Amino acid sequence: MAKHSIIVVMGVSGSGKSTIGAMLAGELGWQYAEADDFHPVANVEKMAAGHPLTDEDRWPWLHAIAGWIDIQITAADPAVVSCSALKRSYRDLLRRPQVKFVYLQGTRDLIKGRLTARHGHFFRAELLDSQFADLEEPAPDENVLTVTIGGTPRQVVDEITAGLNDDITGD
Ligand SMILES: Nc1ncnc2c1ncn2[C@@H]1O[C@H](COP(=O)(O)OP(=O)(O)OP(=O)(O)O)[C@@H](O)[C@H]1O
Ligand SMILES: O=C(O)[C@H](O)[C@@H](O)[C@H](O)[C@H](O)CO
Repeated sequence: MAKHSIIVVMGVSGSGKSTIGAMLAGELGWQYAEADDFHPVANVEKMAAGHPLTDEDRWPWLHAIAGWIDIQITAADPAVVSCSALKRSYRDLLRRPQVKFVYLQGTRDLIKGRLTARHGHFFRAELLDSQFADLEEPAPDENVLTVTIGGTPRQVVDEITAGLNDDITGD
């Protein structure tokens, strides 16, 4: 069993969590889960209406993701899950010895451009500033792998697998 069996790909909306997370999971041959699928309908409707989520909106969602992570760990079924995990307290709720966070770091301008070009998604580009306002970048003691997202998805995934190598193949 790998040292870390759960990878949480985190970052603001539009940072590439779904794109990168799914590609990474496919290449590792691990399960993949999309945190957006754990939102109560009310949360999705709120974001689609242009309102950012509050902590109160996010706690039940984060608990649901934590529950899924625990199921995967118990089943020894390694997985990648994309989850914004913007605040340290959110990450603390998801943190386990088996969990490795990967932070997709990018500038507001780059991400705004990608969100504006993305179609068919409930999340509005106008909400990006609220995501950056809530974002608490991982502190050094969190031992998070940070990768910049300026390159192609291929380059970003390669940087992650290179950076994760010791974490996912060690004892
Ligand atoms: N490295 C990249 N280079 C160019 N485009 C990218 C890259 N990564 C993601 N994209 C594009 O940027 C947009 C946002 O990516 P994606 O939907 O994966 O982000 P996300 O973090 O999952 O967003 P959300 O949290 O809102 O679901 C998509 O249209 C995607 O195709
Ligand atoms: O924490 C949050 O504010 C939400 O989870 C958002 O990040 C959205 O779920 C997602 O980014 C849009 O797809």
